[in-house]
Amino acid sequence: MSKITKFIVGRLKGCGYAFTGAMLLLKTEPSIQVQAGIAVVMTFLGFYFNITSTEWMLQIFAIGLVMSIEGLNTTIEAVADFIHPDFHNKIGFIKDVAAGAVFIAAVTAVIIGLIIYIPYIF
Ligand SMILES: Nc1ncnc2c1ncn2[C@@H]1O[C@H](COP(=O)(O)OP(=O)(O)OP(=O)(O)O)[C@@H](O)[C@H]1O
Repeated sequence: MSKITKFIVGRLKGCGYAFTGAMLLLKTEPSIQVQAGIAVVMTFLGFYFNITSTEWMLQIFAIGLVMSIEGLNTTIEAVADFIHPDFHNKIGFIKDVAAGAVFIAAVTAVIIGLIIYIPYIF
């Protein structure tokens, strides 16, 4: 196999593993399932109010931001539980900070949603 073919096959395999990981998240993580449900509702609202292309981009970006950071939070929790299953203040700190990152992304997404939809509703 040539170097370039090897490179392409490696990247395609990487995409496959990443897709499997995304499916695992959706199947096993309640928080991501809730966020995916909200994403579906927001998509329906986007079509209902016929939002602009820029608003679609912001909405899709906000959804992607929250869900990807939630995925990282899940990863951090799993690593923390794996390396130290027992109670430890440092593990508590690590998990709280990771959850804080999701909170910041979620607040950002809510603000973006309000800026987009308030003018359509009122
Ligand atoms: N091993 C631990 N040591 C110290 N504090 C912990 C530990 N495990 C959990 N905590 C505390 O409990 C909180 C919740 O942790 P947990 O692992 O249950 O995450 P979660 O937010 O419920 O996530 P999920 O619902 O995705 O499992 C943490 O943010 C942390 O404050």
